[in-house]
Amino acid sequence: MGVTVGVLRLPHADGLELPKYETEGAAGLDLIAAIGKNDKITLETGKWSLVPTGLKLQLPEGYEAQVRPRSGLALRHGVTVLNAPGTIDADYRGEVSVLLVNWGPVPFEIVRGMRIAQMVVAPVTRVTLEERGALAESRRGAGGYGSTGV
Ligand SMILES: O=c1ccn([C@H]2C[C@H](O)[C@@H](COP(=O)(O)OP(=O)(O)OP(=O)(O)O)O2)c(=O)[nH]1
Repeated sequence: MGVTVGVLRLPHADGLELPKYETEGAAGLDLIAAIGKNDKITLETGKWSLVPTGLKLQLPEGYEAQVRPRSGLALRHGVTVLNAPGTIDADYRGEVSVLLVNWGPVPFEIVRGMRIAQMVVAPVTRVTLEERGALAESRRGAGGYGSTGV
């Protein structure tokens, strides 16, 4: 498809695969933990950690990347992305990292090369806020939080 994203590999990602779509129709590229070969991160229950990917991105203007959990990690281990979806701005030139949290009952070990999250690149709509004294009426009005029933 038509969108190209620049990627710069940092030395600690040497030898690791670049994120890729695992199937033809996948929406997200799997992000890979770029921690040291002999290192591991042990996530205790209820704790979180910023896991490096060893990659910097140059997204085209008008796009963002969302860092989302992998459902398998969430289902099997209770491990998810604390700030999901994490936002990678088009003008960010730092290393992409993943804020993983362990809500599972036992510690979870993260090792080099593990597919820890997925990244979805999406277009961004930037808006202009126009301050108004009143807004157009609507049928919903201020109803929310289950106002239509459960
Ligand atoms: O899961 C994430 C979320 C953010 N970032 C990087 C890219 C993003 O462009 C930058 C800033 O993120 P965000 O806007 O969410 O952070 P903030 O807390 O609002 O900080 P800032 O004041 O730097 O914008 O941090 C990541 O690498 N991973």
